[in-house]
Amino acid sequence: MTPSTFKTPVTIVSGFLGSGKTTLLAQLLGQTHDRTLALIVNEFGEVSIDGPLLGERQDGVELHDVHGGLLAYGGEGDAFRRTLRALQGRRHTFDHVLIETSGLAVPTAVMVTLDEEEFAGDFTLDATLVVVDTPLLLAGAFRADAGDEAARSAAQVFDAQLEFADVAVLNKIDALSDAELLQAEADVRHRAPRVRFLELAYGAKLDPQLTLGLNLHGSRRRAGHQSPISGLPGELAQPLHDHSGLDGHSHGDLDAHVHSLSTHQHFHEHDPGWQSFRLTSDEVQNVPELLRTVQNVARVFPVLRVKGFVHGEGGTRHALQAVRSRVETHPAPAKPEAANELIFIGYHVSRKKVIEALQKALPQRWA
Ligand SMILES: Nc1nc2c(ncn2[C@@H]2O[C@H](COP(=O)(O)OP(=O)(O)OP(=O)(O)O)[C@@H](O)[C@H]2O)c(=O)[nH]1
Repeated sequence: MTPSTFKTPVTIVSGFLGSGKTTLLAQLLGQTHDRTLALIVNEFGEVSIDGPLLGERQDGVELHDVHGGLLAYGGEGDAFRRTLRALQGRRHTFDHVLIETSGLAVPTAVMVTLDEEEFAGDFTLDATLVVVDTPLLLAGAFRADAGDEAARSAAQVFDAQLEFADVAVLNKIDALSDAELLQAEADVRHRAPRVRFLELAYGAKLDPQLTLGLNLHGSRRRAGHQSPISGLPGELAQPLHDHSGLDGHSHGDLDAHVHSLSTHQHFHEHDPGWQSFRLTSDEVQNVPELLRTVQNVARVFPVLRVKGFVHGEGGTRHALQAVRSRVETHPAPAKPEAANELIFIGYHVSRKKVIEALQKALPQRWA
């Protein structure tokens, strides 16, 4: 293949808030020293937390942050186009582009952009992955008939992400039984019969062989007006993992994903109920106390995701992560000059009320 005809493959990694996209990518980057990757990370919050979380492995990876919104049609999408243009100019310096979309984004805007005349000659969609928080799926967290508005909206985003994915990655599965995995698989298949493969991410790990270079769209890409979404899949119609206990991860029905562009745009219109805000504090935190408080906040308010970095006692620094009321911390590199910062993402969540709850429970001031 000559350089002039070679198209750089692009893999899109989508998945609902906190499903594990960044964790899986960090693991993947650690296993792919044989190739150079360009990574575009899009976050819903106003500042990037995922960039620093991914930042530890920088050799052979260049990281581009497109934060502050969703990769969308126009609007913030222009920041994405600018990034893609910058990469296009020197695309022979890397082998593969990975795009992590925000947990509230549907990947179609990226897919359509890649198919625009400006980019279609240089990039080819390799595959679209959707990462699934399997325990939450099993707990019914993405049921469209759920009681509250936040859950219904989450279900809508989740279903739209599944609908446009080639590969569904069942994540957070280490503690699950085979019966639970089968149940999760059945649920995904039922919701998204056109997802072609299910991949099981044990230990929050993706296998690079089963993730990059799948070429599910490139060989069948058609010129002109056609979106990659309507492209027929490639030849790889078999399970990505051989899990004999889980019978058959492939789909016999290889019909096209056929949707009109207006449908994609409609799906992508952002539900304004989803909001994020950033709180900071200048004081050293009592980390266990902060964890308990964040957990209570996530129980009492419609907060579905919290992430950030905080300073603990003894000069320690921690990455704090909450997915609903499941909160954890990991050690983070020291950065004495940085403020404590937490990004809260929720559905019609009141910044004022969250601050009041923190003030009530903690001696440290957050604003
Ligand atoms: N137990 C367990 N936790 C996991 C696994 N994968 C991710 N997590 C945790 O889930 C939380 C969210 O992980 P992220 O990788 O930041 O999720 P994300 O999808 O990138 O989140 P957003 O970008 O905010 O949507 C973190 O606390 C991770 O440590 C897993 O396989 N098992």
